[in-house]
Amino acid sequence: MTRSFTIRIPATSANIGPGFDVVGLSLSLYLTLTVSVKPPTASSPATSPAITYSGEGAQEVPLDAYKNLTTRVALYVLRCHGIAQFPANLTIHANNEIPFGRGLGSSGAAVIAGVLLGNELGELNLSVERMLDFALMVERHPDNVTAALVGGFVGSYLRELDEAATEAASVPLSEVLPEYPPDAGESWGLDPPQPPVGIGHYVRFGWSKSVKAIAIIPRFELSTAKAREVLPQSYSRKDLVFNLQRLAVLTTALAQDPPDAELIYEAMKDRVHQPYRKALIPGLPEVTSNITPSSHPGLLGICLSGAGPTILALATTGFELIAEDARTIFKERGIEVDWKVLEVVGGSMVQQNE
Ligand SMILES: Nc1ncnc2c1ncn2[C@@H]1O[C@H](COP(=O)(O)OP(=O)(O)OP(=O)(O)O)[C@@H](O)[C@H]1O
Ligand SMILES: N[C@@H](CCO)C(=O)O
Repeated sequence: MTRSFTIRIPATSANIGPGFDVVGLSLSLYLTLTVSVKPPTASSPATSPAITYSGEGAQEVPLDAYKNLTTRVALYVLRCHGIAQFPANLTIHANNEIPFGRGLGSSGAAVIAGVLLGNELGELNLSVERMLDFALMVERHPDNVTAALVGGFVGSYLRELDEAATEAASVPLSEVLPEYPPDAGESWGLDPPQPPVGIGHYVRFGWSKSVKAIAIIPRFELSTAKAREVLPQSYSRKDLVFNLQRLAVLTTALAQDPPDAELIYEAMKDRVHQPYRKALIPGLPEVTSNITPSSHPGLLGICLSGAGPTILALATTGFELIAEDARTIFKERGIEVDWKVLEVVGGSMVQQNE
């Protein structure tokens, strides 16, 4: 019998100002995979999956299953469970609403899609915690992947691993996700590195239903890797305390009804990543300091979304004025933007199709 299922992963915004590599928020843009596996017949032996793709990134995403991030992750999960290849007659259609390299968690969504795909194809029945371990072997900060998997406003940390587990978790990505299949008739050789158990831990914070997220999305890509290269290796105690104080307040303040704009606006300020990223995102300091709750009623706070270049504004009303004024500031610097008002949504879903 043909098996068909759909996997849906939300976009995410990481950091929310002071929570660098710690907090994430799942948002209403989706990566959706429609998967079908037909039973093998004598005339249809195991082949590589047929991948089609529409939406954001369609021009650049590889459709070779050994190059595509989602299928590489799925194969990694399968191989860790003794399944050396994809099932025969596998077709995958991906429809993607999450723009690439903009700070809206496109790679985190692709990784979670891969973990869920591997789990379904292998009928592995992995727990959410174990799926997170697999995702963290690939995307090595927990903020986007945790929020994409479990949904909502989420805080997470990585457990300190013992020496052997640290070694297992620091295997180069090329070994976790090889880009080429073994030659015909050959096996994979070495077993893939198994993720240590219990790498990531998380908690879901409350979220006031009245708060929406405006994503102001510049029309250029900034890779997370490049946006991390500009960050320092160490910070002053003053800057560390600045962020910790704000993060502690923010995680509860966003659950209060009605939300307190004055409290939240200050609590979304950051001194750990945004100041260093401003050279990569012309207009960032002006947008975050000129658009305030007093100039823009309804605004609660404004920050860089993930590694950027998207700006995330949290607001209860006044969405258009906030977004259009941000657009004007970017335009003065020669940058065009698109903007969307997004809801905070639940996590990833797998649905079996009839
Ligand atoms: N649906 C997808 N399928 C395959 N590869 C993808 C998919 N989405 C993203 N990628 C890969 O991830 C890259 C973008 O990852 P990157 O971490 O730089 O940005 P991001 O995840 O969009 O932003 P952030 O991590 O700051 O939220 C893309 O260039 C592409 O290689
Ligand atoms: N916390 C990460 C998120 C990027 O996905 C960063 O800001 O670099």
